[in-house]
Formats: sequence, C-alpha cells, structure tokens
Amino acid sequence: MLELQGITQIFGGVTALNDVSFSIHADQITGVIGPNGAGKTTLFNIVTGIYQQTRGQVIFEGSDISGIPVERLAAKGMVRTFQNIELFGQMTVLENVMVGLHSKSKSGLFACSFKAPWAITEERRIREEAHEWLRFVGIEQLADVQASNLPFGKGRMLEIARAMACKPRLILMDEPAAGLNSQETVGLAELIRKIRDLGVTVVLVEHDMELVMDICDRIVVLNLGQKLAEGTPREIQDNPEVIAAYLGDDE
Ligand SMILES: Nc1ncnc2c1ncn2[C@@H]1O[C@H](COP(=O)(O)OP(=O)(O)OP(=O)(O)O)[C@@H](O)[C@H]1O
Repeated sequence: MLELQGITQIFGGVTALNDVSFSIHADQITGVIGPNGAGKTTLFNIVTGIYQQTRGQVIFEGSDISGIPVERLAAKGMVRTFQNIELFGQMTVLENVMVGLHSKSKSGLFACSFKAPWAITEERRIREEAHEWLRFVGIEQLADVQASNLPFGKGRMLEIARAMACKPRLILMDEPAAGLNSQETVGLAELIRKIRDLGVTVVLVEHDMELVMDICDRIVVLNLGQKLAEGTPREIQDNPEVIAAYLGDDE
C-alpha cells in the first residue's frame, strides 16, 4: 500500500535518514519506533510532503507521491494527525469535523453560505455524518463545545474524527498517545483497532511501548537514521540488536 524506497534525508551536515526502505501492508497497524533523533518524524514529514527527501521514493498505491502536499494527499486517500494537535479553536467540535466534510461535498462552502436549497439538504447530511464520526471516537456529547475549550485528550479524539471524516485508506498518526493519561491511552488503543477493522491502514510513530506492542501488527525500528529491524511485536521484543539499541534502555 505504501512503499518507502531508499529514503535519505540530509539537513545541512546531518544525515537524518540513510537509505531507509520498508513497506506498509494494507489493513494492518504498523508502528514506527526508535530512540529520540532516530528519524521518525522526518520520515513522516517526507511521506506527507512536508519535506522533500534528498534521495529515494515514496510510492502510495502504485504511484510516486514524493513532494505532494498534505492537502492533496487527503484526496488521494492518505491523512495524518500531528503530535501537536491542530484544531480550529474558535469553531465547535462538530464544525471542526464538518469543515473536512465540506471540502469533499458537491456544493462546497460557497453554496452553503448562501443557503441554496440543495445546499441545505447537503448541509444536513454533512452535519449527520460529522455526528457519526464524533460518535465513532466517543465525543459526540461534546459536539457543541468550542474546540479551544476541549481537554487535551478529547482534542486528540477530535483530530482523529476529523481525519477519519476524509475517509482515508491510510492514516498516519504522529505520537497519538503523547499527553494522554493511562485511561485515555486504553481508549486510544481500542479506537485505533476500530479504525483498522474499518479497513483503514494505520501507521503510527509512538514512544509508548506498551501501546505499540499491544496494538501493532508490524513494527519498524529506526536507529540513527537507519532501519534497524522490522517484524511482529514478538520478533522485535526478542531482537538482540533492538534490545541493545532501544528497548534495553528502560532496564
Ligand atoms: N529541519 C531540520 N533541520 C535540521 N536537522 C533536523 C531537522 N529535523 C530533524 N533534524 C535532525 O534529524 C535527526 C532526526 O530527527 P527526527 O526528529 O526525525 O527524530 P525522531 O526519531 O522523530 O525523534 P523524536 O523521537 O525525539 O521525535 C535529528 O538528528 C534531528 O536533529
């Protein structure tokens, strides 16, 4: 579904990624892990068009998407969430999801703002669909709250609802558990599984090893800008090189 081929990223004198290749399989949850500075965020930024890699190719469903900006990737079926949640703070929770749906609707924001009859029906449909996504992530009761007033954990759920409203085939999540308490992290794990079970491929960069080992079907380990290992959670946990470079740090 997504293939990274020989990705190299050099910033000035720093080689952040050095010839990294791996594939993301459809309908699976893949975790990208590694110590601080391993190159995880850089890799996400390359896949989502924020950085243009020095060398290598990013292939999504058979076509090269290198350098395509994130807004255009959503139309191709790929969305991402950010480590620092990015919401429209002055809008309500519901409106934050509706914005994403409007950008895909036939009538668009212009017709809606002039209340054309077909746009009113469309508006009703979009509102209902937005409610469904809020229900899906478990925050429907907060639909009318201003987004800037949301507690952090709920904001993260909203960001995921908004991304899912784009009906992606692939969702990339940058440290989705960062800042969540343990109860919220359990809820996040359930939600990520539910997303996978809808047939959406999930890739996450994450530091919470318990979460990664619990939910991922596959794990890719980066270290010092290179791929150190890939495999199932069990294979990764038993890999001596991974233990030495990373997992062993906690012991
Ligand atoms: N825009 C940039 N300019 C220069 N160097 C950068 C830039 N972005 C990242 N780097 C360097 O590239 C390397 C990889 O950084 P990156 O943020 O991708 O690692 P990471 O695995 O995401 O780390 P963390 O877990 O701390 O978020 C680091 O040495 C970092 O200092």
